[in-house]
Amino acid sequence: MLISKYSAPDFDPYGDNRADEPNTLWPALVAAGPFTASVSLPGSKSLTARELVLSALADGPSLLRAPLHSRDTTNMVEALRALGVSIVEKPGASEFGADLLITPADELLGSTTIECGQAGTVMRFVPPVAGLALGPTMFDADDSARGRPMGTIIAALRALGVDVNDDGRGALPFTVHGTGSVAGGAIEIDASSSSQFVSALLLSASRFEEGLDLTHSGERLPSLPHIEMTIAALAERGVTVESPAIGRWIVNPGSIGARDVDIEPDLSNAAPFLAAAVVTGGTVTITGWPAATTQVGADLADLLPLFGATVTREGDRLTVTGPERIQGVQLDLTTGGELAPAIVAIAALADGPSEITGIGHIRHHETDRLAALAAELNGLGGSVTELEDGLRIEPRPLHGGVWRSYEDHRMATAGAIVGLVVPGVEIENIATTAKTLPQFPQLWTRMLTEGTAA
Ligand SMILES: O=C(O)C1=C[C@@H](OP(=O)(O)O)[C@@H](O)[C@H](O)C1
Ligand SMILES: C=C(OP(=O)(O)O)C(=O)O
Repeated sequence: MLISKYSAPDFDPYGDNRADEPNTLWPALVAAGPFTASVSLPGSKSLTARELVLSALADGPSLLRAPLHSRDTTNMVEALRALGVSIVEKPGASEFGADLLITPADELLGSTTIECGQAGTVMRFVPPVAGLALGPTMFDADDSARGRPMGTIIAALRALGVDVNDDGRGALPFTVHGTGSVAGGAIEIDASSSSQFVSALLLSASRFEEGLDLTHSGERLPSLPHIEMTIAALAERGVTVESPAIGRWIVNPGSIGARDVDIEPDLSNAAPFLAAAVVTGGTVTITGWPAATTQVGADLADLLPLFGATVTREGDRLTVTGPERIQGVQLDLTTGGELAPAIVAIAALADGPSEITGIGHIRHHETDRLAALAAELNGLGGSVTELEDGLRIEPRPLHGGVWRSYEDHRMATAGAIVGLVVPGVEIENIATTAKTLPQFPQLWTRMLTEGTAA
């Protein structure tokens, strides 16, 4: 497969993507030794984003129970409200915030601006919705997110009959000129830089006049479980996605059912907490682990044993106990690129070398994560080499120092994992974890301070 398009650009890790407050340093907590802790996490970012969009396009009101409340989901809520959707907080049972009652608009209205912040889900999922709205909708994002690939969704909307104004860079900002309806039909896209392009089009597809016959023509397709999550969420609302061939999806025109949904805890955000058990030899339990799920974070139960960890399940509690010595791994993470920062942090603390491949596309996440992980680990004395589509990690004794987070929540949490066993790590801008887990510093501190010594 051709992956040369992912070859490393000249990357200045401290350049454009610098945090707003680069001098705000959070001393990473060091584990005194193995510990035992139990952690409850807020709702899934990916499930909350999909259910918000589907509820906004549905044929009646929907209630989301225990949704995620974070910067990404706030951007999504505000985006949909800007198009005329009513989203009201209702008291619920979650310790992490209110439930959300979503009532679709009689008619979606544009003539507005949508701030995507850093959220890939907002910048990719909402433009097709704006195509269904009457009036222009301008999309913009944080400076650090303005370089994320958007050309595929812009071209797709045009092919579906929607007028989009951009400056030709295939990036934000741009304006979608909605006319109140989208023709739809058969189109071809290249989703090799993000699965979110496929999910975005599928989510709105049944509301297009002719539905959608979508073919992915690129040579690779990352994060397939996220596309399967989209298809499953649609199925729960009565929308069938047929897939007559790999890389082709067909959705007939029709309505999207209203539905009350329980949002599962975010299993990708479980990664740093479970990694804490792996690197300290301790034991961490995540509560509320679903029996069946479409979240790729569930793969942690298969991935962490590769490092030598033990994983057990009792009811809805998943428990990981770290090994005495961490083994290196050879891993293709194409399907779970979102988990890479935590996996790489563990690999840097292993006894032997690791190679993690299939993740060229994570150069287009919140930052170029391959370059950023290599730069930060090497800055602490590590030996990490960038490959075209991954990283080679030769474990070395690491020392303390500043860990830059590049306004990337998962870079910040990767630094926290390393800091558990490397004294003197200081993490820049820990507040960037608010993108998907605003409670990260508190939950991390509680895990370490309330965890009983094992
Ligand atoms: O659809 C989604 O909710 C997501 C899809 C994936 O995107 P990519 O395919 O760009 O990796 C994932 O990494 C991201 O965190 C969330
Ligand atoms: C890649 C990620 O986010 P986004 O949804 O903004 O693409 C992520 O959360 O790791």
